[in-house]
Amino acid sequence: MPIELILTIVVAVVVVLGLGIGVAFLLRGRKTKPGTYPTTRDENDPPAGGAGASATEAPPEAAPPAGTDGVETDAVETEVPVEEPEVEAVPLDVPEPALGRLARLRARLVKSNNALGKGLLRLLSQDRIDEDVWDEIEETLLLADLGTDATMELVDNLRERVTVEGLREPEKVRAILREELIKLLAPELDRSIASDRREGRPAVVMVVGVNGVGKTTTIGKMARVLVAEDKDVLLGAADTFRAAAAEQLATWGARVGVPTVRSDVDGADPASVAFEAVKAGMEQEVDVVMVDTAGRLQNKVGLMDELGKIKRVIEKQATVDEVLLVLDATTGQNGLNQAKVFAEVVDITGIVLTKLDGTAKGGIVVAIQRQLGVPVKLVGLGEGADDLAPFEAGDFVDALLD
Ligand SMILES: Nc1nc2c(ncn2[C@@H]2O[C@H](COP(=O)(O)OP(=O)(O)OP(=O)(O)O)[C@@H](O)[C@H]2O)c(=O)[nH]1
Repeated sequence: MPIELILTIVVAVVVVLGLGIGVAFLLRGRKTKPGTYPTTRDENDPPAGGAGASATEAPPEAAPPAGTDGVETDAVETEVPVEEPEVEAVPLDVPEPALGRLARLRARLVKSNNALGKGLLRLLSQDRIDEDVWDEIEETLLLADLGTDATMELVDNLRERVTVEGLREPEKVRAILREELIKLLAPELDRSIASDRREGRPAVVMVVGVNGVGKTTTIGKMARVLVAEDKDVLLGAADTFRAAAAEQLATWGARVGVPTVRSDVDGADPASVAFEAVKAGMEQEVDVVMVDTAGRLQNKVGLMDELGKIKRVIEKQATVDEVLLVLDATTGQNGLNQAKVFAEVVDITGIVLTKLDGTAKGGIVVAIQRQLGVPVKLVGLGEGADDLAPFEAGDFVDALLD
């Protein structure tokens, strides 16, 4: 064979091989996904990805409670990559520190709760406070969702003080009302949020609540507060019912340089995502891991099983230091009912009351604290990134009375 022919054949073989490898590489895509790990799905878990939106929206009916065992055995591959903030993206936000925020956001409360504070001041400042006036005071408090017990207590205390001290000067009226309202808000309660490493591991905060109350938004806002306090934060997107929720959470995190552990698989096992998030937080030695969860009250048993399981699974490696229940202040009695259901499932350590800017029923703070016996720790006062404030009884009452 002539040498030219041999050379031509060799060159042709090399070109064909090269092309083949190139095409195979392009078509291969992501075969082994980053962060892939095996996990077990309980019977009550939503179906794993590919089952379609409706299947992931509704949890199956009353399944037997999930056991702690068996969680990690069965092999369903769930992808949980840690989404690192984009390095070359827009510059990171510099969030506002949280201290004194409630006072700064006072205008929002004043606007919506004018009727409560101003109404009470007006009624108590009348020359003669007869039974009709007391009835009106009672009605004002009930309308503000203070709850029957707290309303009765406040009216009794005010009646007593009016009799003993007399209420003439407007300054005195205001001072007495302020004192009595603050008393109702139990100012002595510890409203701090676990956000410091302890025993060589991050603080773990689980955030629960029904859908739409503002859980994801609240975690996003909290991440900003913590970053402003120089904390290392990691988020876990265990709300796997709604694909957009993980995206939303990751976006909040990325704005302040906080990574999010999430699954690309719709309906992935939330407990597994939570587990992976806490694991990543431990490995990365962050200060606090915040875990977002889904809340579908339509199926109480499913919800209980899921939340209970998430907590148990996390606790295989670290204690859950804080369980924050997010409630929408505009839902009144409905919010109280939700609170009861959640409190049956997990030990709530604090309440975040969102959308207080949109309701005239600021009394709900009192009603909820009393019912659950846990403090309102944070309040949401708007949709803005820094519209979340640590709750402080004095500032809150001042806002109502201004
Ligand atoms: N006005 C006002 N809106 C708020 C506040 N907190 C949250 N929101 C809005 O409430 C809506 C729902 O918030 P999300 O954070 O998506 O609620 P979620 O509980 O995570 O909902 P799911 O992911 O469906 O479970 C969003 O439009 C938020 O901007 C608040 O304090 N004030």
